[in-house]
Order: sequence, then C-alpha cells, then structure tokens
Amino acid sequence: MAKILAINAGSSSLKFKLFEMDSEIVIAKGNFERISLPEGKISLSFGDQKFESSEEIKTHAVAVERLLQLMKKFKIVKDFNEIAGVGHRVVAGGEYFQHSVIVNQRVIRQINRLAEYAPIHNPANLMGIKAFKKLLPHAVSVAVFDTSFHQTIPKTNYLFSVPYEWYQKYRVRRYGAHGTSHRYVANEAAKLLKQQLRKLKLISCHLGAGASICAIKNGKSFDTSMGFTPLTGLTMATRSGDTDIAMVSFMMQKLKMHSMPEVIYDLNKKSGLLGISGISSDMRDILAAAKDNERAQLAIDIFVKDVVKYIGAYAAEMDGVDGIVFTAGIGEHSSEIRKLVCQRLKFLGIQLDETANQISGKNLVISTAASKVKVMVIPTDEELMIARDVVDLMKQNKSPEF
Ligand SMILES: Nc1ncnc2c1ncn2[C@@H]1O[C@H](COP(=O)(O)OP(=O)(O)O)[C@@H](O)[C@H]1O
Ligand SMILES: CC(=O)OP(=O)(O)O
Ligand SMILES: [Mg+2]
Repeated sequence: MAKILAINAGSSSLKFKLFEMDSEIVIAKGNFERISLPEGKISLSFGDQKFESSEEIKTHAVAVERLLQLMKKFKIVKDFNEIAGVGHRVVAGGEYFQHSVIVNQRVIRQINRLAEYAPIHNPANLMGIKAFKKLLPHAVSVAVFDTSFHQTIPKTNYLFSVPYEWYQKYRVRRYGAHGTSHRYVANEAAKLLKQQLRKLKLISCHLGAGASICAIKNGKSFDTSMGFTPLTGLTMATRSGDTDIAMVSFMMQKLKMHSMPEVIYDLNKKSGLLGISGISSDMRDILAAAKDNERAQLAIDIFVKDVVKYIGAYAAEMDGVDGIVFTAGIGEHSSEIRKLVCQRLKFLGIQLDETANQISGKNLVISTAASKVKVMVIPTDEELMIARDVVDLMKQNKSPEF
C-alpha cells in the first residue's frame, strides 16, 4: 500500500488526484481551471471536506505552487514523504517513449527536446515534474505519455503525404494526443456495453480545451485527429484545428511577423473558439453568449461541424461504428453540444435519449434502445491511468512499498 499522486496538466487546467494504491481509493482530488483566463477556479476535495476559490491563476507554475501550498495548509498528507510515487501526464513522447517511464535526468532532457512536438504542453508538464522532484526527492517520478496509446496506428493513417524522407530522417508523422484518456474511456465503454473491447469499433470524442477524436478498432488506436503536434484536427479552445499551412508564410508577411513560430503561436493561442467568437476560449462563456452574439453562435456551429465531420470520417475508415463516447470538459458536461452533434448523426441510425442526455459527469448510455450506434458519456480519468502506471513501474523496480 502506498500513496500515489497523479498530476495532469492540460492546456487550460491542472488536475490532480492522490490515491491509496493498489486499492485505488481517492484520498484527495482537485482542479485548477481557467488558467490564464479571467476568473480562475480552484476546487479541492479531501475526505468530507471541500475547498473552493475564485482567483486568477496566471500560469501552470502558479497552479503548482498553489497546489503545494494548499496541500500543506489542509494537511492533505501529514508528511510529504508519505507520497511514494508521483505520476505526470506528458503530452508528447514522440516515437521515443512508447510506454510510461521512470523519470531520470536523461528522460527530462528528452522531454525537453520533444517540446517542439507539443509546444504549449511539454514545458508545463516538465515544470510540474521538476517542482515535485524538488519537493519529493525520494518519491518515484513517472512520466505517462499522451502519445503512447497511438503507437498502434497503422502507417496509412499516421503518415502525412509529404516526402517520405521527412518521416525516415526526421520522424515527421501523426503522433496524436489524449491517448491516456482515449484508452481509459474505451475500456469503460466496453464495460458499460457489456461487450469485449477487442470486438468493438469505437469513436472517442475527447472534447476539452484541447479536443481530439480517436477511432479505436479492436481496442487499439486506429486513427486520431491530432497530428505532429496537438494543433490539428478539431477546432479547439484556442487552437485552429485543421488549416492550410500555406497561410503561415502568407500571414507572416501580412502581419509583418519575423518568423513562422510567431504565426504558429497565433494558431495555437489566438484561434479556435476564441479566434472565431472573439469573446472567450471557454465553451461555457460561448454557449451563454450565443443567443445574441452571431460570432459566438458561429464558433459553436464550426465546433459541432468538426466533431460531426471526424465521426463520419472514422465510421467510414473503420467500416462501421458500434459506440461513440463523449468525454472531457465539454463532452462530459455539455448536453447541448452532445445534442447538436447527435442531431447530425441520424444517417448512422443514432437516436439520442433526451432525458439520459441531461447527465453530467457519470458513465451512461445516452442513446435510445433502438439507436443503431450506442452513444455514451464517460468521464475520463487520466489520473487513475497515471497512478496505475506508476504502481506498475514501481512493482517492476521492486519498490519496497509494493
Ligand atoms: N458545463 C460545461 N459546458 C460547456 N463546456 C464546459 C462545461 N464544463 C467545462 N467545459 C469546457 O471544458 C473545458 C475544459 O476541459 P478539460 O478537459 O477540463 O480541459 P483541459 O483540456 O485543460 O484538460 C473548458 O474550456 C470549458 O470550455
Ligand atoms: C493535448 C491536449 O490538447 O491536451 P489538453 O486537452 O489537456 O490541452
Ligand atoms: Mg485535458
């Protein structure tokens, strides 16, 4: 038995869970939301106690600092040395990290090198790793990569149609992201449907601030919407999703920018829901404004269209689909977006159960019994997957705690 901390830094959030392992009991959990937006939100729960606060959270570094402060203040652990292992989500592992690993100096250097593969994520992930290594030097530190699950994608689906040498020499290819989440919900979906995962064709829609869709065939990632970096695929909170990259040099000239990365920064940080609506990157703000704001409505319409487009494409690629899963911030909580998507999937024989669709944050089938494809809401649990990987690695390394 040991206490394991799982840290999940997303683009707009920092989530954590403290587990008692192997029992998987959650001792404490929390979410730092709306990082770098007005009205940041902190919510923690531990035992029967709760703490909530609205405060500005400028960066992920501020969130980590505040988390440590609150853990001390509320004595979430009596002594930090009780924590035997800390697992961190790392978005990009390239082809280098096919599985989770124990972090050492070499791993830190490699994650740093891979920052170009996830420029707005890997640096925040690394900052978390370093902060906790400093605080808990004796705990085993583990990196769990978003890209690992997608290593099963066949070449036809991961290669871009660019000179083949780009892949051979420089490993330019589709890596995808959110793999830990897609892997988790696929397993839960099979349980919910009481079927064997290896016999199912699933489409997992991870719709958060970052959003990606994954075609999962026989339990394995078969295709996914994110590309070389997490910039492509769907319209996201601040990311453009699919675009024509020829616009990059064109816009560099028009905006009198000095380098391509400046334009790519705008595609990562000023585009998507924020870029279209002009009001916010947060779907909650956009839904609230849409009634009398044409551009907010347009942002919703484009987001929904993208989700529908990828579901259609992946159903075609897999030659059918048995189940569609909605997960992550928008997918778990917005019945409105789920309804808008499902209304446009009637051609697949999908029928939404409007009452079931009111669910938020709980595993549930939200399609009717007659629906040809089962639609599900499954709250993701990247933190649990991270904690399990930490324990597995600790056992392999014969850590005394296990
Ligand atoms: N009730 C809700 N309705 C619509 N969108 C929501 C709701 N709750 C959360 N969201 C959206 O979910 C996003 C955060 O998703 P999450 O998966 O937690 O983020 P991250 O990508 O940072 O991990 C927010 O940007 C917000 O737009
Ligand atoms: C990869 C990615 O987009 O992650 P997040 O959704 O947490 O921003
Ligand atoms: Mg996330």
